[in-house]
Amino acid sequence: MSENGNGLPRRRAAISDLGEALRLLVEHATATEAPTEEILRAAERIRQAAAPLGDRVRGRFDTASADDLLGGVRLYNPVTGTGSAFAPPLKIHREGDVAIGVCTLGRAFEGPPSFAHGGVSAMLLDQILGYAVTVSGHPGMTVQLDTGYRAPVPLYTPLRLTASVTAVDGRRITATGTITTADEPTMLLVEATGVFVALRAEQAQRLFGPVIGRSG
Ligand SMILES: CCCCCCCCCCCCCC(=O)SCCNC(=O)CCNC(=O)[C@H](O)C(C)(C)COP(=O)(O)OP(=O)(O)OC[C@H]1O[C@@H](n2cnc3c(N)ncnc32)[C@H](O)[C@@H]1OP(=O)(O)O
Repeated sequence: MSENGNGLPRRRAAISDLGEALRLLVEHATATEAPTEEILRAAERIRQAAAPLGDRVRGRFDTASADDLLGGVRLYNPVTGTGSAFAPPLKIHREGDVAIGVCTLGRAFEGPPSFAHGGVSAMLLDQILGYAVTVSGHPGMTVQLDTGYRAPVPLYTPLRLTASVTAVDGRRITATGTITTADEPTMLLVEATGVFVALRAEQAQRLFGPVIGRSG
């Protein structure tokens, strides 16, 4: 399915609207203490609502019609995608050479009680480090991600992430990043160093050939 002209902005807005509804559902479903009967009724209604969406789906190697891979539009990215049920979503922008990210994590991201799961922090950092290396002009895939957890990351608290490239060594790009709360940007909660590797043409073709061949 492809849409252009006025159809594409409308479709993207609709996907983001559905994503927002799904995130509300995930938050409520994770936090709920509703009666058991209400939970059973909700499960049935949700299955009914989901069914028509499954009538036409894309295959593994098909890009979403609303996405623009080369333009960086990925509505279902699990970290930044506004159409994703799982994404916080993290919003990233640039301030000079530094990537800045903001998000707030709800119950679904809980690890230790009332704090974020450590893997979620690593996921957020991988994404923003990847963004920093991409916009620096040296896109690559993560080959190593080292995370240091200095203090627990609180749920329901606006967070601030940073990332910047620190070294480019041939095909290897190193970037570092941090997570703090928005209110206390000097109090480090998590830090990470990521190593990214620019793909050789043969590697890009082997890994992404089926996707590139079908998109656009
Ligand atoms: C406006 C637009 C915005 C867009 C935003 C987009 C944001 C996107 C954000 C996305 C964010 C999410 C991102 C994700 O989630 S990416 C998903 C997670 N990552 C992966 O799945 C990658 C899996 N790895 C591989 O497939 C291979 O390792 C690849 C193909 C990458 C390299 O193949 P290979 O392994 O055969 O290597 P090579 O022979 O080519 O050599 C490569 C060079 O690298 C060195 N090396 C290798 N491993 C390591 C290591 N661990 N530490 C240090 N160095 C390492 C190696 O020694 C060599 O160096 P040198 O000997 O040449 O000096």
